[in-house]
Amino acid sequence: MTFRILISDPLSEEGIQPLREAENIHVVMETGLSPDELAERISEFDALLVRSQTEVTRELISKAAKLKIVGRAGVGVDNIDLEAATEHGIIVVNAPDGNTNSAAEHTMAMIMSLARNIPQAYYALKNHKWDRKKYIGVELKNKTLGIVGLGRIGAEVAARAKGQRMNIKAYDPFLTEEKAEKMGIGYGTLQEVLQDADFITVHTPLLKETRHLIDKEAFQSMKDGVQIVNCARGGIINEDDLYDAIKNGKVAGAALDVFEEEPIQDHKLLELPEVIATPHLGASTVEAQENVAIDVSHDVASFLNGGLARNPVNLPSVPKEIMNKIAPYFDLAEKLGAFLTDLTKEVTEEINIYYSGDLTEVEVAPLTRNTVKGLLKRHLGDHVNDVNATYLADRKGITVNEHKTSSTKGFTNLLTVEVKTKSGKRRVSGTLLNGFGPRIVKVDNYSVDVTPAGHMVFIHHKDQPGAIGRVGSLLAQQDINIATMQVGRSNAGGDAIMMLTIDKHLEENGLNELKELTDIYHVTAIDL
Ligand SMILES: NC(=O)c1ccc[n+]([C@@H]2O[C@H](COP(=O)([O-])OP(=O)(O)OC[C@H]3O[C@@H](n4cnc5c(N)ncnc54)[C@H](O)[C@@H]3O)[C@@H](O)[C@H]2O)c1
Ligand SMILES: O=C(O)[C@H](O)COP(=O)(O)O
Repeated sequence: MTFRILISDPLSEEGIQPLREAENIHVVMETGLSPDELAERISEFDALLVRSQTEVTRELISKAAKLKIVGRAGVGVDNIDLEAATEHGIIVVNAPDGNTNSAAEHTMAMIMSLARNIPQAYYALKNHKWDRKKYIGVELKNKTLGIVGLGRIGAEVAARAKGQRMNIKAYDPFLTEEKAEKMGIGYGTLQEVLQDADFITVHTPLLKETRHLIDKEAFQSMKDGVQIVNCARGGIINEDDLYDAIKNGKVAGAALDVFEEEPIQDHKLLELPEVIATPHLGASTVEAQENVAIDVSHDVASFLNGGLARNPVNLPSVPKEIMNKIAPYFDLAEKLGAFLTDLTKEVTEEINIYYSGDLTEVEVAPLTRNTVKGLLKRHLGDHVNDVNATYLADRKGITVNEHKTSSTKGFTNLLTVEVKTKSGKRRVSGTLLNGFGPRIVKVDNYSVDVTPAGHMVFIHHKDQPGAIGRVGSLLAQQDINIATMQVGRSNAGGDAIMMLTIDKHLEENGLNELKELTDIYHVTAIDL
């Protein structure tokens, strides 16, 4: 059998040599196809190799009758509909490490170009203007570089900026003060990083949570004259707000490699002399292109020939016999993980997962991976799956321990997830009720009985008359309907909890108003 591979974005010829030489693989390189042309051709192919230009949409996937694998020669998979790929049983692989160095070097080039007005001065000189006064720059030495997102690229930028004698202050949901200290950099909340930095560079993926992370409000909290760099993804910075912040003098300069819509030709930001830009060149070096093409070619060839992929983004690879036994618990495991992430809102240091009852008799590693996936997904995005979840946790320095215990607390099966953070341990337990589906049955030391789905509010309060009523009234004022409510307490007049399921998401201002109510200690909105 011969597998047909379509390469629809320009990839390094050297990097794809292994594919060209493979006996049972036929490579077709056709770059620049329109979405319609691609949709017309896609049903011929077993594999599709792309960079960031090709949009692998749900519609395209629905036409890809033979497609088994999509290879992304790079990091960001925001141009691929992962959900649709998974639904269609198509594995998506990427090449997460191959362009890290290039992207970090490009970021440094942008920071230095910004500081010294190099593109503007070059442009003026090309237009016969010898203007030394206008292009006076600033030094990087002793300036603070704020890094938002300290993953592979963020960390490499930090290492390089230290070489420029810059002070680094970083924020990442997985960064602790201890880790930052070990790396020789400063640690801060997002707010602190934004407030203290002279230069700010973003290195997060583009997720629901990071879209417009840097917006009008964020700009307001920055130093006057701050300079901003985005070599990660268009959309992390709100472009309209950036435009206004430059116009009103808050932001002195911006260096952009990426845009909300790409490609661009005319863009209002490009009309501003304070903005320098490149057309998504972060990964465009000979070395990076060869690296990512080699990595993705390896995975595609291996997978098509029945082997393993090293960098799966969405693969649910569980043997069928095990799958049949544990599949019913997958959703519960992931939801318990997600529930705890919302509940703790702190850097996770350790995860303990306790299996009891029926669960002690089955292979639970896939459940552990699903739980960890639920815990990490909120911050790392949809590329976390049950295959790479524990690997990613390990890379973030999070210890994951599995325990099988005989303590069932009266349930035929019980899954308890415990998260250790700097302020202590939080835990949540769930069970699968025969015929009724998953239930959360315990949060910390309080017994509850809630279906883990939809919008929830977890309230820790003082057990006093009126506390429950006040919460109910306030939600009613906000037109939020309470679907279910569970209450629990340690002792009369002591600590108590309310666990509500509500019909819509509780917005930030509603959350803040609840926190202000008498006898309320903590309020957390949870969306599963
Ligand atoms: N311009 C280019 O050509 C180019 C090249 C390579 C990568 N990229 C992009 O750069 C970005 C980073 O890539 P990477 O390889 O370092 O990814 P990574 O997964 O190693 O790092 C991303 C980091 O962002 C952190 N993060 C997630 N949500 C956050 C939030 N709300 N606030 C702060 N931090 C948050 C994560 O914890 C993680 O540590 C991606 O968007 C990628 O697509 C762009
Ligand atoms: O996410 C990435 O890897 C970069 O944005 C690179 O994209 P490119 O492959 O289109 O250069």
